[in-house]
Amino acid sequence: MLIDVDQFKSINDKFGHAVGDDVLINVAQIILSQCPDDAIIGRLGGDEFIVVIPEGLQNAKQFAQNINAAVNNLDTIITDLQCSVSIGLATLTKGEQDIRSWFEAADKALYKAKKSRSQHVDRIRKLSQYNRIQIVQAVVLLHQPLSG
Ligand SMILES: Nc1nc2c(ncn2[C@@H]2O[C@H](COP(=O)(O)OP(=O)(O)OP(=O)(O)O)[C@@H](O)[C@H]2O)c(=O)[nH]1
Repeated sequence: MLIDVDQFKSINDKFGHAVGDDVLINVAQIILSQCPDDAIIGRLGGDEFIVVIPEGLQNAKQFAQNINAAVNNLDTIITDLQCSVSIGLATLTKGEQDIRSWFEAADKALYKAKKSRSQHVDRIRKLSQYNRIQIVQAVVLLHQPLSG
């Protein structure tokens, strides 16, 4: 799954960069606490996180719902700060699908989730799609056991 904090730029603009950092740390801690120990978790950059769960779509949906609920109830140092995340889910079947198509599917699902939350149609990415796929590959590779 790909997880992206909603309207994160406005959080920075309205409450300051330090509060933005605090939100990112809290969201990262929620992701870590809600996902199973064997999940691969990484930060793609900015306000976007990647989670690969080896346990199937149904479980992933449940984890996504739990993350959503925990972020919605997040207590930050600013009382009127309401946080939410958008989550894109896609399955990765060993041997049948490459990481690139998985990432593109998850990214599409994230885009859909974002669109249903707001009227943002254009998403400007800081990284090109190519770089993002390389980062995902690096995150996943880092967690693979060394062979030999
Ligand atoms: N506080 C803080 N801000 C960061 C960090 N890394 C990136 N950012 C900021 O995160 C913001 C991300 O903004 P966008 O990519 O426009 O995303 P968004 O405002 O969440 O918009 P949507 O994803 O469409 O909801 C940018 O303003 C970056 O400067 C960081 O480590 N800490």
